[in-house]
Amino acid sequence: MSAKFIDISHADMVFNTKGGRFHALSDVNLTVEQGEFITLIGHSGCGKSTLLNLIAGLTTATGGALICNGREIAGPAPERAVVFQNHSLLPWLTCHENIYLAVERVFGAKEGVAKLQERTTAALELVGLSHAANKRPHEISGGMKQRVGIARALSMEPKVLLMDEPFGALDALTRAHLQDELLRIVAATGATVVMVTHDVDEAVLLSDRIVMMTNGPAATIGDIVHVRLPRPRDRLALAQDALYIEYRTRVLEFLYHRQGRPAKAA
Ligand SMILES: Nc1ncnc2c1ncn2[C@@H]1O[C@H](COP(=O)(O)OP(=O)(O)OP(=O)(O)O)[C@@H](O)[C@H]1O
Repeated sequence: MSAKFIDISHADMVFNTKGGRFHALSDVNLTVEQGEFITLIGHSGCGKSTLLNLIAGLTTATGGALICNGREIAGPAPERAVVFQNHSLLPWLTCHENIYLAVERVFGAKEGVAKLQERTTAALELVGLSHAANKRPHEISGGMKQRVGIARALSMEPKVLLMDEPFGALDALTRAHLQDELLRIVAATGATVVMVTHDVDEAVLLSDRIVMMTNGPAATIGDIVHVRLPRPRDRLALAQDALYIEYRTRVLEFLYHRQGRPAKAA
């Protein structure tokens, strides 16, 4: 296991806006091990998505250095696949075709159609959606769309899976189901995951470490909770687990006492 698979050092992000310069992130330092599951949590607008976008290479940091797998992050790459809150599937393509498109882009230059089809089928199977292969996005539920988005990301065999509130728009039961499914998939694939969430229980259930961000502007990492709960994790058993409750309390304490918001900004 590489101790510095992702290495973010002194990252700064300043946006130029109509109203002037906005300092979103300041001196962010974080290393992520290969196979680690990291969640980013913090109040709305603190800079979680900005940090995730820097790792994705969708935005370029205005200061500091970001390294992934020994190379500087200089733009988006299939080794860092992103899953957004709104699945972003192409509506005119079936689930199978949506995934095939990504598979073809990454592997099309060196693999034949049969192998590409095989990869696509396997990705759909991984998220339990083989039966929906020929449906279009409008014919499936929100939870299923998110699963297709995850399958599409995984089909590219990324080294890192970046997720921006992937379950944020889903009802509580679907969300719980997909969290369990994600735990299973991550255990099976050994993927390194960085995920933005607002949900404290989701963070504790899924993470090896919870990275807690201070309020912006000039947000940074305020504290990190190491979640030393054995895997596989069972949500029902954990609900009564003293350690689980302690981790949860530490995150809540950070968010509502140490980073509590003034009433007007809440
Ligand atoms: N392209 C941009 N131009 C200007 N300001 C931006 C840009 N992107 C983000 N910001 C600002 O940077 C800050 C951090 O935004 P970001 O979306 O990263 O927060 P967040 O923690 O992900 O929020 P939320 O939890 O509400 O999604 C916000 O004040 C936001 O307005």
